[in-house]
Amino acid sequence: MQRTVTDSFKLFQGLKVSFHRSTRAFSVSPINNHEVKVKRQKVKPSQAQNTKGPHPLAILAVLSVGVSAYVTLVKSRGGPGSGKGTQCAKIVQDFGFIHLSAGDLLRKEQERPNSPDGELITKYIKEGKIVPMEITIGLLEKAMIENDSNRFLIDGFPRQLDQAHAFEKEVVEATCILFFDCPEEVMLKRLLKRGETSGRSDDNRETIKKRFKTFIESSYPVVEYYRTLGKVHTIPCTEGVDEVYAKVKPILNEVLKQK
Ligand SMILES: Nc1ncnc2c1ncn2[C@@H]1O[C@H](COP(=O)(O)OP(=O)(O)O)[C@@H](O)[C@H]1O
Ligand SMILES: O=c1ccn([C@@H]2O[C@H](COP(=O)(O)OP(=O)(O)O)[C@@H](O)[C@H]2O)c(=O)[nH]1
Repeated sequence: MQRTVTDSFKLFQGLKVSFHRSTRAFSVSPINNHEVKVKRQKVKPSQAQNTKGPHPLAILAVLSVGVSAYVTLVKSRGGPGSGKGTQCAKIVQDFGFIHLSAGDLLRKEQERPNSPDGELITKYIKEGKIVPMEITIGLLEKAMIENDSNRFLIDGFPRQLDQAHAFEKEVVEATCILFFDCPEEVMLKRLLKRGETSGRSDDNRETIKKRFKTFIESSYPVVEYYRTLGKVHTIPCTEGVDEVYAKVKPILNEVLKQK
C-alpha cells in the first residue's frame, strides 16, 4: 500500500487538520483511531524552522503519518531481566519499529554533561526507584519527535499508573502491551549474569531486590490497567530467546494486520 506523506495535528476531539506535502494543501478529516496521535508538541517555532520540511507542521509527520502501530512494553512480575530488551531487538529486525528504551534514555541523560537531571537519575536508578515521570516522558517524547517513524516500540515504560495516564493523555496511546511474564528467580539469575559485564549500577543483588519490589508495588498495576482495556498480550519467557520470540512474532503479525 502506497502511503501519502501527510503531516497532521489534532484540531478538536475526533478531528484533525492535515498538511499534504506533495500538494502543499491543508485538509480537515476525522481522526483514524489507528494513527499515532501526538497530543502535545513541545518543539518551539524557532526550533521548528531549523528542521526539515516546508512548514513547522512537518515535525508532526514524524508521529502522525498514515497507518501506524505503537507498541509499548511493560515488564513481568518482578520485571527487570525478563528479556524484554532482547526481544525488542528481534522485533525491530522483523517489523521495523523504532525501539525506545526508557531506561536507556535515562542512562544516556545521566551521562550527558550539564544535564540538570543527571544526579537525580543516578540516585533513583541506584535505588531501583522510578524517576519522576516528567523527566522520562520528556525524554521519550523528544526521542519520538527525532525519529521519523510511525511505529514505536516503547520498552520498560510506563512503570507506574500515573505515568501511563499522563503519557496516553499528553503524548500517544498504546496500541498494545507485550507483557513478558517471568519468575523472579529466573530474572535474578539473568540479571546477575548480565551484571558481570553490563557495568550498570543497578545490576547487583541489593538493587535487583529493590527493583523487583518497585515492580510489584508500582509497575504491575499498569499491566492490570491495560488488561482492563484488552490491550495486554502475556508472553511466558522462561525458555530460550528464540522460543520466546516464536510467541511474540504471531502476536505482532496479528496486531499489525488489524491496523
Ligand atoms: N530467553 C532468554 N533466555 C536466557 N537469557 C536471556 C533470555 N532473554 C534475555 N536473556 C539474557 O538475560 C539478561 C536480561 O535480558 P534483557 O533483555 O536485558 O532484560 P530486560 O530488558 O527485561 O531487563 C541479558 O543478559 C540477556 O542476554
Ligand atoms: O520509565 C522508566 C524506566 C526506567 N526507570 C529507571 O531505570 C531503571 C532501569 O530500567 P530498565 O528498563 O533499563 O532496566 P530493567 O529494570 O528492565 O532491567 C529502573 O529500575 C528505574 O530506576 C525509570 O525510572 N522509569
